[in-house]
Amino acid sequence: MAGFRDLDKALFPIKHISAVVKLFRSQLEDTNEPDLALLSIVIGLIENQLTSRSNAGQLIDSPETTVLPRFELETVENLYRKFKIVITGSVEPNKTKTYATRDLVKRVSDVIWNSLTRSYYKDRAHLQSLYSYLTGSKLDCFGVAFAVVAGCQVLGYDDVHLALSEDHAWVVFGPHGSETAEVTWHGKGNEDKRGQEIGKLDSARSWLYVNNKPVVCTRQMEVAALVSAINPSLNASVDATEVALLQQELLWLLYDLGHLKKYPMAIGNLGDLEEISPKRPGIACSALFEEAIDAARRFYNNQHVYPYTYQGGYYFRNKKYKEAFESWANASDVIRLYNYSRDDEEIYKEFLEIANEHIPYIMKIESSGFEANTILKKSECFANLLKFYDGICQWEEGSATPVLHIGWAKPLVNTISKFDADVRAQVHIVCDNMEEKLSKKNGSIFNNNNNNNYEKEYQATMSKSNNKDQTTSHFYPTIEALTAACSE
Ligand SMILES: CC1(C)CN=C(N2CCN(c3ncnc4sc(C(F)(F)C(F)(F)F)cc34)CC2)S1
Repeated sequence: MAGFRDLDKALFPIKHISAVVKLFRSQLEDTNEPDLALLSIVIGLIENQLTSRSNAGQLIDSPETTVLPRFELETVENLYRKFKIVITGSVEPNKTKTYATRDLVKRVSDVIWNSLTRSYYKDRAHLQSLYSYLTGSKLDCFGVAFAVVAGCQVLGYDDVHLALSEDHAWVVFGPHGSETAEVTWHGKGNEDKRGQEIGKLDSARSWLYVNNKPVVCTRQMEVAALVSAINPSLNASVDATEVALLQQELLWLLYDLGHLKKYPMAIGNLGDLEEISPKRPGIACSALFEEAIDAARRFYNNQHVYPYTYQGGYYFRNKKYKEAFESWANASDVIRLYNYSRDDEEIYKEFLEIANEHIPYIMKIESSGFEANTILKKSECFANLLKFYDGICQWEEGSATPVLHIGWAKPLVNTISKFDADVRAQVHIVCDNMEEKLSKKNGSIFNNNNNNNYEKEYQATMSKSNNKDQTTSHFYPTIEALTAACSE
């Protein structure tokens, strides 16, 4: 581990954002073991100081001139030393340079787990860093997983790494990261499964474990995860702008060093920050959302939903409704191969908001009669809408837990009825994924393209449906399911 070196200490007392960027740059460039505990304590200290007192409204113009409260070396050193003592006081360091064992990982998880405050509001902001752990004995579920990896780094286990789905975190360890272990809890009221292997049960088919295509982090990607977890919010409606600027500068540093290449959500986070306040003239935020989608397709066999909802949200905010429908149809094309389980509330809420808030809002605007170029005349918009709804229907099929209810059907019928018959007639439905559907029904490996040939298949589909004269939507004959849902 790089450790807290003299050249890092020389940057203290930290008074500017640019000094924090220098600390991260030296940790990321000078060693292949950036010190997770040090960086998490520094970031947590800055975030907590700048979001705890009413700091809103400070004029922020650049990383060099934005004044931060002084962050003293001694404060950081004391917390860093405390973390080392907590960990090495309970678990013996790895003197023989062996791989970690399940027992070791569980013991580090127990040290963190048993030292947390008995009961506190787990979803509160600013509970993700080691600063929160060491000064308040509170961590959120991501923070526990991160602390376990940082603890294993302190003990000298460089094989223990953070694994991230879109709503859960765990660790991999052993030769080639071949072993997995739960180290934190997920959701509310669920018994934690700490120490157990990942996704061996029916949860293997739930979105929560992304069909075993998680982001498996390097040390540098673990730094990207702690930077992504920075939460600039002062309260529900105001952000501390210097914290948001710091997060954006650090994400660009990680991007330029190539550490976001396989991390779609971090690229999406950078895209959201760039939409608000562009810092890089050459790279539009829309290009970042496309990059996140490409990464998910290339490295995770297109099993992730969020890259498409980052992009769909951007298009929606910028009134590009035809493009938003396409992004949301692509998101639905991912979820349809999963089975909905009780652990998937977060993505359920995401699709619910799109189907029952965003799409109805768009239909209201577009049918106000003043839109000359209305999407209501565009067959590809109707096709993408059907694809969006059909993916949700397929998501429900074969799942133990139902997805759709009358609350979905009303906005759905209302939306479809806004398109004229002649527009609807132009949509030709091709049923070309019967084998996928049957394999999901029969419970076999639910996407036979597990060996990552999404890219080839994607290119083939795109070349097939390039004919412009008609809109061919490749999806399932579940219009019956759709109308059945509507009549319920
Ligand atoms: C399109 C969206 C609704 C906008 N923000 C989204 N985020 C914000 C950032 N975010 C993330 N951004 C970077 N890395 C991670 S790792 C992670 C997690 F696996 F759930 C964990 F670790 F359990 F918290 C979440 C997450 C979660 C998804 S999705």
